[in-house]
Amino acid sequence: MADTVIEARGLTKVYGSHRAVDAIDFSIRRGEIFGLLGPNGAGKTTTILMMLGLTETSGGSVDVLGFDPVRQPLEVKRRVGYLPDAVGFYDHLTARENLRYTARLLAIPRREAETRIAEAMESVKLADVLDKRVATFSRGMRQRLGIAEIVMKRAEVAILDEPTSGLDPHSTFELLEMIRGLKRAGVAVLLSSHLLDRVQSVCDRVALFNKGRIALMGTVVELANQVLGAGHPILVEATGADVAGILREVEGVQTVVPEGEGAWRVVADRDVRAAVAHRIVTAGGALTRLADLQPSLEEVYTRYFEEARRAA
Ligand SMILES: Nc1ncnc2c1ncn2[C@@H]1O[C@H](COP(=O)(O)OP(=O)(O)OP(=O)(O)O)[C@@H](O)[C@H]1O
Repeated sequence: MADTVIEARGLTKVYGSHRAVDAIDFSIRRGEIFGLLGPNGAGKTTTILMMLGLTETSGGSVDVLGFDPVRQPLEVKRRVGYLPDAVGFYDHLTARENLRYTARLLAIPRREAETRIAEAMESVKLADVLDKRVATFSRGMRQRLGIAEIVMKRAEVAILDEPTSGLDPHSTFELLEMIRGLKRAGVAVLLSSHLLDRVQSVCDRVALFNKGRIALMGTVVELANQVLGAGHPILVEATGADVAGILREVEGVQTVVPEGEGAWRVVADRDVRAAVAHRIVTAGGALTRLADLQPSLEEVYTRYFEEARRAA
């Protein structure tokens, strides 16, 4: 598919007799935010390192923007932005000098680099500290500088390892906004995280790693369906129309159960809130409440690992 930027097939990494990554398959599309989740040691970082050509594969293949990271690591590094857990900038240099250094490595012409650096620093709200030494930067500022580097590179893929760990709520919010900005610019973003609510708020799809395998993959709704078998539940409160009848007609709706006077719990195979609101209002009804009861990623994750432990 033309829109696929990363494709892994049977990707495997063996350390001695231990299969750290065990024949995983996935593909990532342009402009998609894809979350890698799972407990410590599940294989997320090893998968990232294989995509970047920083560790060899033991089997299977991974294609990144048409290149093989093992054979063509420079082609991959040129096009892929990587924000590791500990961002490696030179502390004694200023932000501008650090980005100039990266630009030189990428052979970006000097004038072009200066323009790109200014634009990138503006986009991450660091324009006023361009000439400050990175040693004076907080963790949040370093992370934003990492995003600026990705923007400056015009990377088509961004790989972010625990990007919000150690950040306060406001810095986290700002960083997530910048990650959404990358998506808007058409960049495919892969991020690993333990902070499930944050992942849920930003990711289009997630892969749940367990013992080197991808146990579950899809949207949060799809995962909830697989693990909790719940569909996507919503609560509707409305009057002035045959609300139950209308709800049953909405495409994707599976069950409609009354929840007291003028209220219904609806379960559908997708988020049907927009369609429900439209139908009720068009039929002359008054919609007084439309609540999303979708299970959180945290609930899905907890239940999955409870069941996996029980089955072991
Ligand atoms: N260089 C190495 N040599 C031997 N074993 C390794 C090496 N790197 C990773 N491993 C093992 O591979 C497995 C997967 O590790 P990996 O770092 O990919 O997990 P992770 O999901 O990223 O965990 P975390 O959330 O803690 O970062 C673990 O069992 C780990 O001990």
